[in-house]
Amino acid sequence: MSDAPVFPEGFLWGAATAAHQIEGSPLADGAGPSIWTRFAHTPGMMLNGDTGDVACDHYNRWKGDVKLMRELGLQAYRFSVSWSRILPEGKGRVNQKGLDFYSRLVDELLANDIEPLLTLYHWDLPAALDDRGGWLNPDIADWFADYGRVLYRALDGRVKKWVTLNEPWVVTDGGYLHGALAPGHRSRFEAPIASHHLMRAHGAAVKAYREIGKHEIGLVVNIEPKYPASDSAEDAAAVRRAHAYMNEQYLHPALLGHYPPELKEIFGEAWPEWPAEDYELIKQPLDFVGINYYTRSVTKAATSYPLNTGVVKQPLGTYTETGWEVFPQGLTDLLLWFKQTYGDLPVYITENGAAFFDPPAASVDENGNRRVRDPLRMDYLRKHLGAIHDAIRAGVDIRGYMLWSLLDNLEWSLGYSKRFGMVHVNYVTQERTPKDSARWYSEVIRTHGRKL
Ligand SMILES: CO[C@H](O)c1c[n+]2c([nH]1)[C@H](O)[C@@H](O)[C@H](O)[C@H]2CO
Repeated sequence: MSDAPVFPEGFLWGAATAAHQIEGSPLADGAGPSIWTRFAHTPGMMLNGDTGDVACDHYNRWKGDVKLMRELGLQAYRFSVSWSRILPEGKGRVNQKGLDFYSRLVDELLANDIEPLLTLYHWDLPAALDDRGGWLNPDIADWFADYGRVLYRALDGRVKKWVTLNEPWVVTDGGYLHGALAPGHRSRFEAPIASHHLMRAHGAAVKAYREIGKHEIGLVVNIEPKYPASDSAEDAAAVRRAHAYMNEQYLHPALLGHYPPELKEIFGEAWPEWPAEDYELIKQPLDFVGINYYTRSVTKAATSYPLNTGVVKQPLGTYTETGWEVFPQGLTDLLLWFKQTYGDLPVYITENGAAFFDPPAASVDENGNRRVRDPLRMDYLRKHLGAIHDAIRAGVDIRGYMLWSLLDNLEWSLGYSKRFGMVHVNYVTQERTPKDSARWYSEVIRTHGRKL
């Protein structure tokens, strides 16, 4: 019998992007500014002063990008909607031209046999809502549910897989605790409040979907296995804190209805007590969970804010351009932990990929074709698909894989310095060039994973 991997019937092969990272034209056709429009135009916030004003110009080039997806054989495409294109003030008046953009995109995807997976929120909060406190205002649960209703009514049926939030951990840790991401706050008191309001908003949006939608909705989290740097009790405790803070802080309330106890230990006086009805709102039944996986952390006790943990670099490890260790086994371990902790809820790998150095422009091969060789990315992807297959064989119900990312794009405050795309973007000419990894991935899809 061939030992080629066998992926389940119906396993969905796709790729992922996010609105602010690829679209450009953030204020076109009546759209309102987001916190990322403001953050990028605040001096010192973005590497090289890069902004999302043009990005991959996907707002204008969307039809050609869908054609490219079709040529690559993608079966699904995970993208996010810019809230402030739909509701320029974040709530109230709907901007029909913004809605029309996504409606056309969805129709074009369906016309090319590509299933849309729509993320309501991928970090680009309307600036008008940030002016009202944003994720620190408890009313945002209602604002977010109302935004979801507009999209559910317009697109449900054509969109059959919905995601409420992309990575509440990054929104909070980056935007409210450490300040590296929009809206750039640095407060141990604000972070738990933003986290809790994000999860209340998630629950309210799922509840609203059950009144309107007829298909599936889930939550996307970034989780990362934590391995102790030594067998000391201090490092074991550090792993427990780091694991609770990143991996359980959002999945526990969403799926179990409570926070892990370590969070009170981590935040101390800054950890609020929340009313019981909040947990009922947050713990809405989900149809799936999306897991974004990139790397692991070998964790030790250290003096750090607020976890008192540190990450130990592995001398024999391989690292990506973003400084993340390549560790496929971590994905298998994580998926087995998820099944053991939360049961048999269907899982999609909604992001997995790596930034390695790619040139600013494609080269031209002996046949006169543009080419971008990216063997390190191919190796990363091959190994992680193997890790996913191992988890499937161990009984984890994994339904699909969305490669991060379809296109090189704006890597948030790192600007255009990091390239995650399987398709190269020349930011001067906006030319798209499928990298070798894209050609390889097409074959993986064509053979349903047998040709890893
Ligand atoms: C900290 O790693 C996270 O899991 C993570 C990595 N990534 C993400 N989350 C975001 O969802 C994407 O928008 C990023 O472009 C992508 C690459 O950095």
